[in-house]
Amino acid sequence: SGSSSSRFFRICRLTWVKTGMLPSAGIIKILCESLQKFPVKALVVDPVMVSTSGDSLSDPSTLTYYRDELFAMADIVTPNVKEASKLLGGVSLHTIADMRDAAESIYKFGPRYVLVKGGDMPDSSEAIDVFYDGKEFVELRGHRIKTRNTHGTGCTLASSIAAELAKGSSMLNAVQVAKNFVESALHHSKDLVIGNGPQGPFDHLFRLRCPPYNIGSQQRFNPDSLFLYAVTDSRMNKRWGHSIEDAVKAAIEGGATIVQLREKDIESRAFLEAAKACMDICKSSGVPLLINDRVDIALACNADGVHVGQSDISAREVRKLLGPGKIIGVSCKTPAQAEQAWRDGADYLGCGGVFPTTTKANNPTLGFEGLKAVCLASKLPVVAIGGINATNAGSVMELGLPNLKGVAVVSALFDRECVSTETRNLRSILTSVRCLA
Ligand SMILES: Cc1ncc(COP(=O)(O)OP(=O)(O)O)c(N)n1
Ligand SMILES: Cc1ncsc1CCOP(=O)(O)O
Ligand SMILES: [Mg+2]
Repeated sequence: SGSSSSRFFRICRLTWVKTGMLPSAGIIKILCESLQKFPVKALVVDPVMVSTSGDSLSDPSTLTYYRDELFAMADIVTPNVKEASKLLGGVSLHTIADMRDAAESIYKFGPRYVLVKGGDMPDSSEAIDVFYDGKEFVELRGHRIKTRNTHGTGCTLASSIAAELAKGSSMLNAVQVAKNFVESALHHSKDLVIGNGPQGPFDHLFRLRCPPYNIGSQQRFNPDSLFLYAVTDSRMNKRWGHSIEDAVKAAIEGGATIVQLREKDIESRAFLEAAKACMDICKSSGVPLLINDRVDIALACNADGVHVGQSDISAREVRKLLGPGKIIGVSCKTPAQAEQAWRDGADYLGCGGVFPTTTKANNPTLGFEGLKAVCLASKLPVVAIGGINATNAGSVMELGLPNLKGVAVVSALFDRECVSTETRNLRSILTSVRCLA
């Protein structure tokens, strides 16, 4: 009826969809028609055509519909090597180079991303998948878990990708988290004995019965934590006789929701010592701690993430070093930089200087217009930075820009005698703007 289809439409606009086995051309055709009528947020297509055990799961006429209709609507397509081969007319895929070629060819059918899964490639101690975004390839390496309990791994991976996208992850991040999840689930299910078939099922709810398994961090990035972002500066701390640890403690006491150590004038050894102490402080308050620029320090103190700018190591490289579970922020001044940061697997953008600042030398001022352009173009949450203080923070948040989650502040918090009072004051200003919104 009219009312149920409009209800479906409302639901679909907020829906992330993953397709599973589509056994006939007719079913794919109906699905494509429905997706055109009811657009969804993201479509993950798992082209289930060949099971891990080698059985054919769809009739040959589905091939054309997959390639010519459904793939063009997909955000990501996730074939295993056997399916990739079938989609490409039976080419043989034996090496990573073959998988890259296949990803490139499948990309031409129209999806925004392709993931060719190498779990079925024989004779390797690793399970290597090839991710392709139309420009660059990323090889995602995982451990191959020796077990017969692999029934439904592809289906679980695709579902997990859709779930991560729904939580706000970038595509590469979603794929990495999903791969991690499948690997962890296989590890925890490898010795289960259920049924007599060649493959057994694996346990998706393993986390309920096991202590945290340390493949990747379990901590998720919550964009709301960008609300009041305190960024330290050791020169300012020195001026007021504050240690980094005391300054961080005071900022958290005043209500900072995330902290970044931006220490430009400190020796590495002292930086790491301070970072470890700050990690303890932040952990016990549940406030994420990021390190500015220094991936080495972040790794050594197991920080929650890293913030990088346009002249630092790229977010894509940082992601490779930190893994999927950590938070990565990127400074962006233009929509093109915002797009690139998203493609590189960043979690949030820092956009500024919104106002003139003396804290960062030679930093052009973007004003509200520059901030607006980045926020409108961004697919990631944004935090505004640069010259923000108790007098103007309200006006930034009152802009009500899409994706703008908060303000990042250095001098107005740390170039002051009482860091906790300044932070508390700023927090209450931000909270009153949020209450009025
Ligand atoms: C939240 C946030 N946004 C932007 C920056 C600036 O980073 P970058 O451009 O790399 O400059 P430096 O801070 O390294 O001088 C930031 N640190 N934090
Ligand atoms: C690090 C940085 N990136 C853009 S502006 C800026 C400095 C922000 O410092 P302040 O809050 O003191 O203006
Ligand atoms: Mg930097």
